[in-house]
Amino acid sequence: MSLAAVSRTACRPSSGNLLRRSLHSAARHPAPILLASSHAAVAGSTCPRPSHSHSAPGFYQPQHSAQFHTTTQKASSHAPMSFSDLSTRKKVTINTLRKMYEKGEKITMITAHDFPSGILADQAGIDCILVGDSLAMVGLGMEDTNQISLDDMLHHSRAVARGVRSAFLVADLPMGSYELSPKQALQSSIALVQKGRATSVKIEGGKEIAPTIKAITTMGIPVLAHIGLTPQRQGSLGGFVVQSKTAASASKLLSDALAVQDAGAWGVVLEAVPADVARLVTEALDIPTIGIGAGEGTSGQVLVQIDMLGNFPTGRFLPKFVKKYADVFEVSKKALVEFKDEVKSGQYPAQEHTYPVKEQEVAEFKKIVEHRKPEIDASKERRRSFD
Ligand SMILES: Nc1nc(=O)c2c([nH]1)NC[C@@H]1CN(c3ccc(C(=O)N[C@@H](CCC(=O)O)C(=O)O)cc3)CN21
Ligand SMILES: CC(C)C(=O)C(=O)O
Repeated sequence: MSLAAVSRTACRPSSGNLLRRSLHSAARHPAPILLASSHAAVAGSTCPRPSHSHSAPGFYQPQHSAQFHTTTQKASSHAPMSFSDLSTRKKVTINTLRKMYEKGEKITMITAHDFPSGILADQAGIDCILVGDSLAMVGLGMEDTNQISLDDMLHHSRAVARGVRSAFLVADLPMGSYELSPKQALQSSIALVQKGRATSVKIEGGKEIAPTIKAITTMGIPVLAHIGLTPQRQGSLGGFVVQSKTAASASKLLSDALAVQDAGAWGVVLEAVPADVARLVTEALDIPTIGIGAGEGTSGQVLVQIDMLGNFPTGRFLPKFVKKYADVFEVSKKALVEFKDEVKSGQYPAQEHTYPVKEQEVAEFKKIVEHRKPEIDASKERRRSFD
């Protein structure tokens, strides 16, 4: 179906199609939004977001609109993280993603859990950045994803958002933030958009969560669904086990996919399902599937950044579907060991890492130190008397 056709369908006032407004018409004809937000981020996945006025000049700031992209930030001595970004990549919106899907262009998604990993993914040209609750395990060392709170997610999403200029930012609804009612889920989604500065939210679940997805998308917050292996429900799934290996369970997966599509999700993550099943489900849908451990027949792929960068010690379990594109942990460890050795040996810091001072000032200071010797000795004496 062409974009125009989808859009026409979405605008037709039949109840089923109304649900799909989150994908198309929501971005173009924003529904009245309940948020008293200064930035119209919910309705306006396409609207520019102003950069934070309270930020120090020269700091790296998220610039959420193409019109800002030519602005370079001036370096300042008060801005240790300052650098200019000459990137001209246009902002990825829900419409951009739809166009990619319709053209058959694969959608790329990677997780980011903090400011540097957000900048990295954005500058690499990744289409979508996910503040996933895998953060709990790979970023915070928790035992599973169920330990993380909405507040934790908000804190990290905000940090990632500060580094993201172009990519489409999705944040996870963590366990406990959406199950009680569609109202609770909507409230949490609003927080992820308003405080977490995400554009879209991801929610685990199929048919049973469809009314909740409908409640969120109807209010103009784009939802990415997540079915198959849903890590928040590992307790009832019996662990991180591959899903939909039988025709009957694959049929259940299809039902879940259709239900979240009908509820207005703009896309659906398919996790840990056989490639052949994922391909058939993808073909049955009219929204993109983002696969993780679901083969190459999906509309896009997502990986956990820390996994694919190899930023973890050897010996840690890695799911079969992860391809390690780098060995960041080893590279980083080598650098830290080198620092340690150079400090111990006096090789670091070298002349070029130090601040010069006029000889005459040093000579004068030496005299001052001499003059203040009684004060210095008294302090030394007091310190030693603590032992
Ligand atoms: N670091 C990390 N990367 C991830 O992709 C990830 C997480 N953590 N935590 C949450 C979930 C869990 N994930 C997983 C983990 C393992 C398998 C997996 O391959 N399971 C195998 C073996 C399980 C076992 O040996 O116990 C299976 O055949 O089911 C799949 C998805 C994906 N997600
Ligand atoms: C692995 C992706 C899909 C995820 O849900 C996460 O990072 O939490």
